[in-house]
Amino acid sequence: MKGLSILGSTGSIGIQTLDIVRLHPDRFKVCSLAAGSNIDLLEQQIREFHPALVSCASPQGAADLQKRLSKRDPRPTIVTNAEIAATAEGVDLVIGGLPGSAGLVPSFAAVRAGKDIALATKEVLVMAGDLFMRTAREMAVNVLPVDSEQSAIFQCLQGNGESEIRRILLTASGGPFRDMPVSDMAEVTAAQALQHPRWKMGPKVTVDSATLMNKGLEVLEARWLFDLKPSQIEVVIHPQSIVHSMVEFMDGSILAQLGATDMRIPISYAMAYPERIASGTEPLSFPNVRNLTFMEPDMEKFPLLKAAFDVLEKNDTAASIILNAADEVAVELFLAGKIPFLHIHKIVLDALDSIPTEKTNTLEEVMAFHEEVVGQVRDRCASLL
Ligand SMILES: NC(=O)C1=CN([C@@H]2O[C@H](COP(=O)(O)OP(=O)(O)OC[C@H]3O[C@@H](n4cnc5c(N)ncnc54)[C@H](OP(=O)(O)O)[C@@H]3O)[C@@H](O)[C@H]2O)C=CC1
Ligand SMILES: CC(=O)[C@@H](O)[C@H](O)COP(=O)(O)O
Ligand SMILES: [Mn+2]
Repeated sequence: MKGLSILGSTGSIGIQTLDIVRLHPDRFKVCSLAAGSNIDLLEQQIREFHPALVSCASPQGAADLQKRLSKRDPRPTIVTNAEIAATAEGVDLVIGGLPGSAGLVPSFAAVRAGKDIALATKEVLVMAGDLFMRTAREMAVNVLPVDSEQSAIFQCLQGNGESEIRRILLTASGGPFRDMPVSDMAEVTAAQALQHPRWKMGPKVTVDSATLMNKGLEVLEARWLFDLKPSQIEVVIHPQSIVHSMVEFMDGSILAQLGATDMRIPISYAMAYPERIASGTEPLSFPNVRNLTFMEPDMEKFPLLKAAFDVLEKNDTAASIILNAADEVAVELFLAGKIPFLHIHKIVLDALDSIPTEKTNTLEEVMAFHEEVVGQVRDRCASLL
């Protein structure tokens, strides 16, 4: 039995992880869950999976949950700190499904406590990839990628070393505005940006897919996960999202991982690694897929992808933190209807141009610089609103 801690259990990654647990009750035991404010769903999950410990984001949520579970025996311990969930007794594998910077400290807590981690939260590697991977190596824990592209690369690498890689090709759907003229993009609404053509995901990553920032974050994520040089990372637009990414080796062979557009495949792979288990997905019908097409990304129309490659070239952690923090603020403002879509580009590029970088050697320094950038970007945005 593998003991799981699921961080972000009420979100897209968390819900799909629990789908896999439901399929394999003999393999996985849910030890702890961490969620935000969706207390209705968290309560249902507690009643079905019986974790010994749960965390939610606020004291009010915790009090509400206490009341709802008052007649339950045994009752889970209820806390308001995802780090406690990540390090709970009996946990062998942490599923990192918190969004953005909210996932940073709990993911570090997991690896520092010697837990393997199945990591969906790409922002952890963008903000502190060097430190995170070093800590994981020191603690001898596995970092198993959940993000579909990184899982594809990880799967292609089984049996081959990172030193044999010539380059990786990260595939990108192109998002909902792939073929839209940039002049029309000025008018797009949050509802339009939230209509991803291929994947159903949480709001932040869906908007990031629409700006191609998601692929930019994945470029930086891959750099740290697989210890790559900038010249070894390429992005290719692949609208069908069937080829989840590819690795070209020294000898010119290219391996690709293909599959249905369904996150239960990479999630189940990370959960059972190095074995493969049923994920509940239907077999892929190639006659229905018909075409697999590939094209170059348009870096002028999607300048945040170009910005991420520039940050990669700089090899400066602080610049990665600025990119990520400015994007978090900009996406939040866009989703709240406070700025138009193209202002996301403007805000991130302006932050990269104008905020001075700082040394960030420790987790505390990373968090402090992130907060500093968030504050500065919010102040700058106040004059835009
Ligand atoms: N969804 C996907 O298919 C993919 C996601 N990823 C990555 O995985 C991560 C999660 O994405 P996704 O599942 O889509 O996100 P969702 O928005 O769907 O879910 C987020 C989860 O985190 C919880 N949460 C949010 N903020 C906090 C907080 N401050 N404290 C505690 N809990 C919090 C939410 O709780 P509640 O709802 O209860 O408030 C929810 O359970 C992101 O980094 C994303 O980039 C990567 C590849 C694919
Ligand atoms: C499912 C997943 O891994 C997402 O990160 C996905 O890649 C988003 O699609 P885009 O290719 O449009 O960014
Ligand atoms: Mn992805």
